[in-house]
Amino acid sequence: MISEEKRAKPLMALLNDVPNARVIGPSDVRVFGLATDSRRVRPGDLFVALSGLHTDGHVFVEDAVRRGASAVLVERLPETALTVPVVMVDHARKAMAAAAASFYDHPVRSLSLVGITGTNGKTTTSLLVESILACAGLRVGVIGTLGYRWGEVKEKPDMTTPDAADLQHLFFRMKRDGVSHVVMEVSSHALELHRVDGVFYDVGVFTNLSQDHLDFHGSMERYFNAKRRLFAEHMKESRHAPSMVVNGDDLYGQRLVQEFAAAVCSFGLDSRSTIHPLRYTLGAQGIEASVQTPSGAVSISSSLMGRLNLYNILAAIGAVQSLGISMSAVAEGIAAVNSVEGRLQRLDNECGLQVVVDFAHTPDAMEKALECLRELASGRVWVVFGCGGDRDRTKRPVMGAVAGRYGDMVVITSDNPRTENPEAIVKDIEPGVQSTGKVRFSFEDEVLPLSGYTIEVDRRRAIRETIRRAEPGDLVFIGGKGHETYQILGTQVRPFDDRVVAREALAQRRARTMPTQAAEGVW
Ligand SMILES: CC(=O)N[C@H]1[C@@H](OP(=O)(O)OP(=O)(O)OC[C@H]2O[C@@H](n3ccc(=O)[nH]c3=O)[C@H](O)[C@@H]2O)O[C@H](CO)[C@@H](O)[C@@H]1O[C@H](C)C(=O)N[C@@H](C)C(=O)N[C@H](CCC(=O)O)C(=O)O
Ligand SMILES: Nc1ncnc2c1ncn2[C@@H]1O[C@H](COP(=O)(O)OP(=O)(O)OP(=O)(O)O)[C@@H](O)[C@H]1O
Ligand SMILES: N[C@H](CCC[C@H](N)C(=O)O)C(=O)O
Repeated sequence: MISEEKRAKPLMALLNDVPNARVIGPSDVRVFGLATDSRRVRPGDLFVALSGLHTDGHVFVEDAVRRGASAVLVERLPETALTVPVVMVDHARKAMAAAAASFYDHPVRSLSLVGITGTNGKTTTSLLVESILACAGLRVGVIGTLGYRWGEVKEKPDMTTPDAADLQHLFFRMKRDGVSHVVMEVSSHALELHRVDGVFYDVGVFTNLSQDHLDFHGSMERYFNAKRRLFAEHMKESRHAPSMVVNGDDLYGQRLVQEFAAAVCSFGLDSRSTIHPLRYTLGAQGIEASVQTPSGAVSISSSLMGRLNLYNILAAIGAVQSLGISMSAVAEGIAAVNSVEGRLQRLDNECGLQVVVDFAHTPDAMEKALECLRELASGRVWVVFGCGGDRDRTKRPVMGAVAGRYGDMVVITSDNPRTENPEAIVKDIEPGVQSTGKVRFSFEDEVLPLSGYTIEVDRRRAIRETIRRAEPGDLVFIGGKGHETYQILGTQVRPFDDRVVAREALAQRRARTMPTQAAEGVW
């Protein structure tokens, strides 16, 4: 984990806001950083023992001390005596959030924060908000799935929303480098696991809620309650415009609209929403719309595609309402986002195919993405996708059914199987596809049907074969991994990028067809 060069604080100074902290042993040590993984402890760090889903950080306190931890923070006393102070607390995650905020001198107090939560659309909305704020001349930092960025800094994320120690460190560095506004995705895991404790937002955005992460949350109600915490527990007092920006067309959003009515600015296609389109067109070139806002109507033009992105645009417009941003910056900022990496990303080619790579990994995202693409396809729609291992199993057949409904040709393959058996994951998906009446075909069949499904567990082969067998005019949708540049098989992380694999397959197809076309006088 991150230690700040030359930064040191007395241990006791970190514990000021930690309720019921008891120090066993000498308390006059200095702390140089915070670490939650013993393997990443640097000399002088305070090691925080967290009990996780797979193991328990308490098992590693001795390892942490061996690596130079200056103190350890625990919920239970270690069995053996340690040579460093032991801080006993009731709740290590909450304590870590408070200690990290103190260690970094509460950077959030001087930052304006926009927090975006919801199942889908957080990344896209955050990039739209970033672009609008940048067009308004503000210095913006971004924290989310595509990375942590500000100024010239760009870091790859471990998680969409980092743990409290990393998060406070990011805020600290952003503030130090002159950032005034931070736009961040706030995942339900982060809200549940106290990663954002002590963080208060000027603006909170709720994009939507649909099935995902039931492995972690257990039920949709608990998943909703985790997201709800952003609004119930993490909002700054706002004396200005309503600062909770909520999708009024979403059933869970409507519950937030009711509960927090006075603070809510709703958005949606329904004209009862505060922010709604007066008219709009969705086409292959993108979105044109005139949008009603509390400050008047604004005309927007975006090269992002589909109704799902119209929602993201409305959410972004809502997000900047209470920040006093001009309408010209809104229009300019939206127009400046040409594409979002791995989200409905089109791969240009000379094979006559439309090939789209997209991060949809939930039933709703897949439905919304395919709904938009179906309208653009002149031939068949191929859907190549799988589901992540060690994640919500119940979404697998549901995604299968969506693929079967919206796709003509469905290719079930692997996503990131992680520690699950890839064959077992595709077997979970298959009944969903079958429920839509699709019959199985093989890539080896001489003549392929107009509609059907096949299984190819090897994702590389699935993409290659699809691109080999698709016909000019067909649209190939490769879903689930979007911007990811790896595939997790077991515990191994191997390089893999849908876009690279698809481009290779397109090049192979082109090389194969070129002599034929030349012979036919095409060239
Ligand atoms: C569900 C979840 O949040 N898992 C996170 C959690 O893992 P875990 O509970 O399995 O941890 P564990 O392996 O049991 O270890 C417990 C503790 O022992 C420590 N340890 C472990 C081994 C050792 O040798 N020494 C040591 O100190 C670990 O660092 C940890 O603090 O703690 C780990 C260490 O911080 C995280 O890497 C891991 O996130 C993994 C990478 C992950 O994929 N999380 C996803 C589900 C996630 O959080 N996603 C959301 C976005 C979701 C979305 O919007 O779609 C996100 O915000 O990123
Ligand atoms: N507003 C939306 N409603 C439904 N689906 C959407 C919406 N916006 C994007 N999507 C779909 O969800 C996928 C993920 O989009 P995006 O990365 O913006 O969401 P996210 O909430 O950040 O997801 P994650 O937290 O998993 O990274 C997209 O590839 C697209 O298929
Ligand atoms: N933030 C999500 C991303 C899922 C991406 C998908 N490719 C998968 O591996 O399931 C998660 O960690 O559940």
